[in-house]
Amino acid sequence: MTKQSVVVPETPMIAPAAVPTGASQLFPPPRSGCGGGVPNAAGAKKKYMGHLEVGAGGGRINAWVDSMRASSPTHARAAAALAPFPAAADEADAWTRKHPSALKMFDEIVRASKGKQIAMFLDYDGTLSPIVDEPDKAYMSEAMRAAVKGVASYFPTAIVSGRCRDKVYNFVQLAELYYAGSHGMDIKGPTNARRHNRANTKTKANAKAQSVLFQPASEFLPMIDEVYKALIEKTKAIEGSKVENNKFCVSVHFRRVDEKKWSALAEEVRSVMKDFPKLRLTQGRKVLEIRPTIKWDKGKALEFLLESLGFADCNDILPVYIGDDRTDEDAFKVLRDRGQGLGILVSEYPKETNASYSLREPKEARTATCYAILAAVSGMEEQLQLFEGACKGVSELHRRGEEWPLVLCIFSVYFSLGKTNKVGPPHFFGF
Ligand SMILES: O=P(O)(O)OC[C@H]1O[C@H](O[C@H]2O[C@H](CO)[C@@H](O)[C@H](O)[C@H]2O)[C@H](O)[C@@H](O)[C@@H]1O
Repeated sequence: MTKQSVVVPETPMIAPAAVPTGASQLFPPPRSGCGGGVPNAAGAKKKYMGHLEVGAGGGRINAWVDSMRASSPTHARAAAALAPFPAAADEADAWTRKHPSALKMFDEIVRASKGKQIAMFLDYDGTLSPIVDEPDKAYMSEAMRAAVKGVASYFPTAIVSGRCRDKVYNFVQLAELYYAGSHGMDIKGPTNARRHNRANTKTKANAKAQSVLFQPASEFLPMIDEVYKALIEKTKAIEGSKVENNKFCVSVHFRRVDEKKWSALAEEVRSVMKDFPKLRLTQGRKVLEIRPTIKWDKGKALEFLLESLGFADCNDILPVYIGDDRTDEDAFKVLRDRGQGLGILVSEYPKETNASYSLREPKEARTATCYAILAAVSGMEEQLQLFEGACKGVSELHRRGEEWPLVLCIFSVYFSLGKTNKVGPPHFFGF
């Protein structure tokens, strides 16, 4: 693929210490490993493995448990880890400079997107919906749904989730989106496609989008069923554990398991996995994920979707991927390696990441920034009055702490202004 659409130039990044707060960090250079700058002073560094080994031996189980502990530190734990170490706090600041807030840098993002077709890729849990104890109750808000709908009316939009496709569809309920469930192993085009791809007519676009169906791990279905049953059986005595069948992969949740029982749970999972050498174990936020050993992940799914949309070798495409979890790193890495698009990590605290930008959990006190962003987005003073209503909507989202719908709304506003000199209808804003 040609690399003219490079959004991540090869220029070396200025050392964090030399970068004043708020300075441009739009195009950090590609890195070989996950982003540095994660707090590491005095043992505060929280690292966990993307891929856990399934061998025998207590040593490995301890490594699993360490990894489980680090996989989703609570805010309190992350803060406590940093608090006693001023150096670590400095490193946290350096991290923020390396991965600045997508909201604060929105004008730069907008400039980078000029003349490019944006394609949106959204993770579900922890990105569109808040993390909750009960996986079946991870609903997204109506405001978020309206925002995703708004953004999808302008940009091709896909949900990329570890959940099985049907389940994530039931949460999102928007027929016009692409869905990649089971960590990208179950991809389906929209049933109600808009004309976003490179086909000439809406009919052609619809037919093409609707024909997208890709399941690279279908031969593993019987094995996944088998491992699911075995895991239910083996973990049933561990209070709070939950095994979730995600069709081409299985999740073993430990969010509600007493930490003292984590090693017992890990041991049970390991004992099951021993009999399934064609399956591997990865992990997400307080969840162990069992999946086929095939080389397929959210990053591959992102590439597949870009190709399906007709953007495989395009320089004028700007893929934007927003996610919060370890498995989203595969997609961030693809964007970084392609030198195209932008990855945005949703996280309250510094984490190793290949994403360029970050967003924290919703915060109320950002309304002022938000107005500034909108002004920057418009670049046209006289337009400000026109989108006063939009500003009110965005401001209300801020007040309610709905950071995500806000970002999506801003994309919509930008696009509306850029293309039609008008602000999109108020329903974009969920009111
Ligand atoms: O790729 P994602 O859409 O982020 O899916 C990853 C996993 O998300 C879900 O688990 C996570 O969210 C739950 C609800 O908030 C939470 O209880 C759990 O601790 C998190 O790990 C989902 O249930 C898993 O199957 C997905 O693999």
